[in-house]
Amino acid sequence: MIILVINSGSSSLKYQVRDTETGERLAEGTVERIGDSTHGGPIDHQEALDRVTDDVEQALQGKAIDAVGHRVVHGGERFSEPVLVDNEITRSIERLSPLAPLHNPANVQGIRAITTRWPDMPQVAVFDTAFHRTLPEQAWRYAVPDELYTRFGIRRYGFHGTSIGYVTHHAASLLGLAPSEFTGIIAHLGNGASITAVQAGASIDTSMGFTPLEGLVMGTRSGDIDPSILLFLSREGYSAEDLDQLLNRESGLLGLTGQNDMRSVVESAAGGDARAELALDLASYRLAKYIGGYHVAVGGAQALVFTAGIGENSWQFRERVVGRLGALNLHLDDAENRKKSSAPRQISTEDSAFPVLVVPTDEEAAIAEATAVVVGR
Ligand SMILES: Nc1ncnc2c1ncn2[C@@H]1O[C@H](COP(=O)(O)OP(=O)(O)O)[C@@H](O)[C@H]1O
Ligand SMILES: CC(=O)OP(=O)(O)O
Ligand SMILES: [Mg+2]
Repeated sequence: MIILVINSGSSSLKYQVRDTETGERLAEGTVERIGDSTHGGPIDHQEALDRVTDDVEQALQGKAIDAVGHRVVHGGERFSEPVLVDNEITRSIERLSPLAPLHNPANVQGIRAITTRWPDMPQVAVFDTAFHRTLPEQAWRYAVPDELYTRFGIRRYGFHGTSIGYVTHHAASLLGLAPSEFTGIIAHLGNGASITAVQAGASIDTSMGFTPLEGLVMGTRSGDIDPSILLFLSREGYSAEDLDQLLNRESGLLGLTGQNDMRSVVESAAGGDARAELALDLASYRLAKYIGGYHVAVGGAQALVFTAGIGENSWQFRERVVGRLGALNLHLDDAENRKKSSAPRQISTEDSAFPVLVVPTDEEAAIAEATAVVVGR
């Protein structure tokens, strides 16, 4: 089947056209700087989608697309697997927007833009939250009155699940295991970053929570903070919108250094910038503590896996993280860690307590596969 995959982010839109029978990529691209028309970016996701559909029609030269698969970040409690989209489902995804303010509104715009352009096109939503539906209650509950859950659905959902599912599969196969035999820790480190404890192939804990804000230090998001900080700031006159802006868009690496891109932060640190150095220390320290915690959660990991933009590419950041894991007896092979490669690989020494792996993620491939399965039913 020929599937167009759309991965709408807050400021970018990635797309691919894939043939799921051959695995071939027929077209791909990224539209960046959405909402930043002074730099030539489109005004909104609708305009970005118009550019994409134009490009796709040109690239395919009359070949037809069978279906469109969308990455949808928040599926709430309702969606535990990919679904065929209709108006009611689109509205349900839209209602979850406050729970993923950087992502769900863009996902809905993506779905509507395709409906406008190709009204009869089958569309499938593939949810980041679905892989985490196996979390046990001890991991998904917050220690607050039950009413917050029953009235508002306040619980841990977890995100990046499509990526984690894909990486679980490929990490297992690198170790010669079936996915259901894989027990380990997967760190998805991109602009958004989260870590997941996988036991016997299933997610049993993950660092993102009710929204993709909890957990690790990210490009522009704070990750874990004392919730009283919000109460304090709200009494100081900060509105809900101010706090959203502050913690989702102005914190993390950006808040600490003025730059949200890991490449720039690593460069600045190498050039002696003390703030960049501190940000890398802080981010790697926090991640290392989660790795220790999740090693306990899974009852002893068989592997630690790095993936996504930073996890796959930043040997410097991996070195800082694993350098803090001496207590787990993990050690990097320097040459392997620094090697540039897009293949799944081991980067730890043989005397490491368990292997440290780099396994490139491919959310688009996973979404294309899932879309073909749903449409084929
Ligand atoms: N070669 C590289 N070295 C270091 N960091 C990199 C490299 N390539 C990408 N990154 C980092 O990866 C992050 C983006 O990751 P990505 O998974 O594409 O994020 P998202 O999908 O959330 O937009 C950025 O912080 C970027 O600096
Ligand atoms: C859920 C999430 O944070 O996604 P991304 O890393 O693409 O921003
Ligand atoms: Mg991503």
